[in-house]
Amino acid sequence: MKTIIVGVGGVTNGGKSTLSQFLHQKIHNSCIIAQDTYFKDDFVVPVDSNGFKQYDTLDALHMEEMMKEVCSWKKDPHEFLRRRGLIAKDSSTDDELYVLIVEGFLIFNHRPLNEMFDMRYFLEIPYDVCKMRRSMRVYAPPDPPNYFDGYVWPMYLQNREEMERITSEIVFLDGLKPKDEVLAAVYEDIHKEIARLQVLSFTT
Ligand SMILES: Nc1ncnc2c1ncn2[C@@H]1O[C@H](COP(=O)(O)OP(=O)(O)O)[C@@H](O)[C@H]1O
Ligand SMILES: NC(=O)c1ccc[n+]([C@@H]2O[C@H](COP(=O)(O)O)[C@@H](O)[C@H]2O)c1
Repeated sequence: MKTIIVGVGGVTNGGKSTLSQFLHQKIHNSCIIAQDTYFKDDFVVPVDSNGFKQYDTLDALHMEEMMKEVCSWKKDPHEFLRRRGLIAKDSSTDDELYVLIVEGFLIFNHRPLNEMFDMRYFLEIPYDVCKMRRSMRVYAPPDPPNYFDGYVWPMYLQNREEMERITSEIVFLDGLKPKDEVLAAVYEDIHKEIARLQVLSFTT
């Protein structure tokens, strides 16, 4: 059995979910673990000195639970897919290849998770486009006035600096390019890696 863990990180509204869903649809035996399903309850997330809820830090996320989920996939990907209803067959063959897509805005800032990735992508968009896309999205709870300028963007810059100190093996993607172009380029890259591993498993 072969496995590939792909990390899809990037700025808020950079296009992570769009890319991850596309990859999942195209890649056989794949599934997604999304970081934004691990946010802690609002009442336990503290506020900073400006009164902004500190959602854009690893402390706002149940990272141990997320790690458990990733490790559970790694241990038995076939069973993981079966439990999620993503696979019908009861048994798997030894030459099967499984792909896990882990997506989220702080996936490369968490060292233990970062170490598990075989491939890393990071979607970037400039400040003005990010602000505009974010203003169209409604989170739970919704962004309060000035949240983007007063908290989200400064935290992005800080988190990104920390990420670049932790890891250098990241492919940066221009999230301003047309969706089709971004999606096709990443799919092609992963497809090459899948083909490489499949050739390896025939020759070893
Ligand atoms: N390459 C792109 N060009 C233009 N809009 C995009 C692109 N990728 C994503 N979007 C749009 O940006 C918004 C945020 O995308 P999403 O994938 O939810 O971002 P994220 O998961 O990074 O927060 C959505 O409305 C989506 O349709
Ligand atoms: N429970 C939630 O999903 C929730 C609540 C508040 C803020 N957020 C925002 O989600 C963002 C990260 O997710 P995206 O990368 O999908 O935008 C962070 O910038 C954070 O401020 C999410």
